[in-house]
Amino acid sequence: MKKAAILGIGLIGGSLARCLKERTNLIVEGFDSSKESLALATSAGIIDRGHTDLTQAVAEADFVFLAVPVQAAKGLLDQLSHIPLKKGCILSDVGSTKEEIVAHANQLKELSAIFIGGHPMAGSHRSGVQATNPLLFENAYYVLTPLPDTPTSDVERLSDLLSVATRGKLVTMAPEYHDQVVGAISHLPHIIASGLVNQVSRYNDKNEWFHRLAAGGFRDLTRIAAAHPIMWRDILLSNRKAILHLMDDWIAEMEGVREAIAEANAEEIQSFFTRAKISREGLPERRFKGMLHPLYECYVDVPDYPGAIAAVSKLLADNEVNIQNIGVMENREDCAGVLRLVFVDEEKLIRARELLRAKQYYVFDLDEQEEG
Ligand SMILES: NC(=O)C1=CN([C@@H]2O[C@H](COP(=O)(O)OP(=O)(O)OC[C@H]3O[C@@H](n4cnc5c(N)ncnc54)[C@H](O)[C@@H]3O)[C@@H](O)[C@H]2O)C=CC1
Ligand SMILES: O=C(O)C(=O)Cc1ccc(O)cc1
Repeated sequence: MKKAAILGIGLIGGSLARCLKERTNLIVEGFDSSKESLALATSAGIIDRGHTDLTQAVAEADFVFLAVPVQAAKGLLDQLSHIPLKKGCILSDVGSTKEEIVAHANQLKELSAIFIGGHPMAGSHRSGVQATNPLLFENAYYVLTPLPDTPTSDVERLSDLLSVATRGKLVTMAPEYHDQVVGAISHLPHIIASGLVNQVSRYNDKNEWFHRLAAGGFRDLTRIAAAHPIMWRDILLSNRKAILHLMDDWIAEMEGVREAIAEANAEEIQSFFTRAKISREGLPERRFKGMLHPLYECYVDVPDYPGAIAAVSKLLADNEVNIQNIGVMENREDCAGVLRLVFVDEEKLIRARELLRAKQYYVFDLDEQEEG
């Protein structure tokens, strides 16, 4: 029986474990510093066995995946370089940055397995084993960053396994290229979202209306600021070169729009928004979590008064739009709650959106924002 060892059974490691258990015949064993996470993962059937001893976890493994924050992954690689791994074992990771970890693995001459960097381009602001989902990576890009001298047969073996297990779209690219692109579309947005939340939070300390009035746009734009601080600390430290360059460009972009506002340059301000609108609308569609399990769902802001949820369901029922599933996502103090509505097919979803919007409900998709 072949075996995969996953080091770090959190959101990504646990989701990958579930993918491997559901769709391959590999034995899946986990390693984590948290006994609690291991116990939870074992009892939920996410892994076959949990270890707090690294040597035991990787013993006889055909594949080893590092799924801990980036700096911790470097430490685990150091330890693995002193542990004999099974002949032919492929070592990979899921970290959000690639140049540093690939270089680190490459200079560990005693490492007895081939290392191929990996990064599934899907995730969430949530973390931990409780947030795992075997559909998380479905249809999302999964980047591998082999070096020019990495044997093609090993890249194919890993790519084939991950393709079957995650149902993601496997692509390869150079580590430094990955870091520049992902820096722009993931790391920089996280800095901007967190900076914006911190700025508004300072204002809110003096006047709590700032948070109370924070509506859809602010919440949508800043959802990712709720992500794990240690993970993001490590990502920024690991991708400093690319991020500093991107931040310089961002500051220049902001200075440009600031100047246009200062000069009351209507044409320039309009052009700023027009360019963004056209570009945003041209982004590839990502409506469904996966082709095999399409999610016909939408989210609706509902006012916080008795009967508000009933009003939504009545509106849909009166128009013969059946709701397959309904849930309250969160409750904002004296403001609104968010309803999650799931429908059986796309037609019902589109009709529900039309009906709700016609009654001035704020309807939005979370799916597109959930994936990175
Ligand atoms: N969260 C996301 O959306 C995405 C994260 N990633 C990458 O995946 C990796 C893991 O992130 P998440 O799963 O979100 O984090 P997580 O916090 O959900 O899970 C990390 C797990 O690693 C364990 N851990 C941490 N340090 C350890 C160590 N030194 N030894 C043993 N176990 C240790 C923790 O106990 C935890 O169970 C990170 O490198 C991150 O950059 C990649 C794609 C998406
Ligand atoms: O929650 C989101 O939208 C994300 O941005 C998820 C994410 C986080 C880190 C990654 O390296 C990839 C994806």
